[in-house]
Amino acid sequence: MMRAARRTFSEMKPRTRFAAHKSNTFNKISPQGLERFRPEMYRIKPGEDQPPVAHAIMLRSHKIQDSDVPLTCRAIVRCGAGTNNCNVPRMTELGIPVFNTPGANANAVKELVLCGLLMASRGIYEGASHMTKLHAEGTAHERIEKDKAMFGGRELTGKTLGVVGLGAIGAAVAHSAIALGMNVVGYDPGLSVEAALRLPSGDMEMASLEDLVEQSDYVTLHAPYIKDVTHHLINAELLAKMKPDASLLNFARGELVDEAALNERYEDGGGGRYITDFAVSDELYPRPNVISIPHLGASTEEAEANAAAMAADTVQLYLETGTIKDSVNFPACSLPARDEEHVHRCTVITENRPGMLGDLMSVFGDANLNVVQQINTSKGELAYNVIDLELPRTADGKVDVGEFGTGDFDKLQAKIMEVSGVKSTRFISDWCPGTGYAVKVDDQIIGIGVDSPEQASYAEL
Ligand SMILES: NC(=O)c1ccc[n+]([C@@H]2O[C@H](COP(=O)([O-])OP(=O)(O)OC[C@H]3O[C@@H](n4cnc5c(N)ncnc54)[C@H](O)[C@@H]3O)[C@@H](O)[C@H]2O)c1
Ligand SMILES: O=C(O)[C@H](O)COP(=O)(O)O
Repeated sequence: MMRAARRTFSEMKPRTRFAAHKSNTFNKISPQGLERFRPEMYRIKPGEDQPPVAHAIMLRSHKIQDSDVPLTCRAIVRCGAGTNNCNVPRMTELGIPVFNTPGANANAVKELVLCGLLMASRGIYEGASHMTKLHAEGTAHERIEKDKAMFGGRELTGKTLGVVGLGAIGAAVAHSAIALGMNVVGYDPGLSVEAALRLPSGDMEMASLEDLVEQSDYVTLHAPYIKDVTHHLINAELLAKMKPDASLLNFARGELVDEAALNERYEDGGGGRYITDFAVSDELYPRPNVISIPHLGASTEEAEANAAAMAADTVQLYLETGTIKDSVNFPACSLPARDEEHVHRCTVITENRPGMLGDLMSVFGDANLNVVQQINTSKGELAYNVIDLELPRTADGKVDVGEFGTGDFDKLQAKIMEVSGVKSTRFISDWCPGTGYAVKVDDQIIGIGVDSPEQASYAEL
């Protein structure tokens, strides 16, 4: 149950505030992000701590399993862009928003892509490896001028760069490539208005993916990896359309490229290089065309700090106010707070269907609670509601605990959960932000309330 005995709200303040939020982290998260959590409100624990108990999970590229997600979890935040290391469809079913930090590491990736373009066009990597060998042999001074002929290259200026995916990173790469004197052609089937406004529009062309690969001397990938959508986006057919000496840069995700088909291309004498920020197959790795970097795109002090700070802010905003921004599976939503003691906020995650809102509102009507303000937003099959309820007041304006006490919240929550299509509910207030939580998992209602059962994860149900 949510709360045991009836108390006045002010009596509850100190106790519940301290126990309010716990966050688990996976991966090493920049201290500049973790410092943003107020210690009186949050406890931060490494994700490996067992049993997993958390209201929120922060992670970088750690592949999170369903068994890492405890029943207490209300939010998952990725310090970075790609969320393919989390089972987003399952989190949506469970009513758990997954957040990311758009653009926070874009500059770091852009800089490494520029390095990748130079490594694709000049023999920097091969030449440096050769020098390591010559120095070890003691012949570096003697051989350097003779051997440099083996590592000649070409210039970027005047060449065409195809940018696949024109979000935060793609747009930054396009601007820099134009500044280097390259022609830029772009492809993005889901370009948002916001992203379109960031593009060097007058200076670049848009094309179909087929035309882009045909025209380009370099193709750089900046699309997300989504299992059923962008798996092997660059396939045998597209690789066959590329110029014989064109290079492919992949700083997005390894799975975007059909490596077996790429291996065939090189087997058949195709040229150009594959510069990637990911590990490649055993067949591809030894090929001289391939340069593999250990996922360094976002590994700069600046990007790590930016992403962690943004993630910390986003998840606190959600836990403390219900506001959703930068979620990959939930609709954006914000309702300004009514800073009045008798107004109590609850959030409800539901199916997005006709009549759903009416069914929900009738629960408050039946409980004789006035809805003073409310917002309902939706994304696909999911709807999200932030509802401010006015509790009964005594003549002097205080909340009437005789009329509506803390135990009544439990009853109200149970009624909300009984409505068909409701996935989860959460009561938020400044004395108890986020502790009143109930969730429906595969038709079973779990009244988490003050966090029991703490040790179970969704995978165990
Ligand atoms: N190497 C690294 O360290 C590193 C760092 C950050 C991001 N990334 C990867 O790069 C990706 C892009 O990052 P971002 O910050 O630019 O994200 P973003 O969301 O700003 O941009 C992604 C763009 O890709 C577009 N897109 C979606 N499907 C597409 C498709 N089939 N073909 C072409 N475009 C498509 C979207 O419409 C969007 O405009 C991330 O999803 C992540 O996987 C890698
Ligand atoms: O999607 C991302 O943001 C990148 O792949 C960076 O991942 P990292 O933070 O684990 O380096």
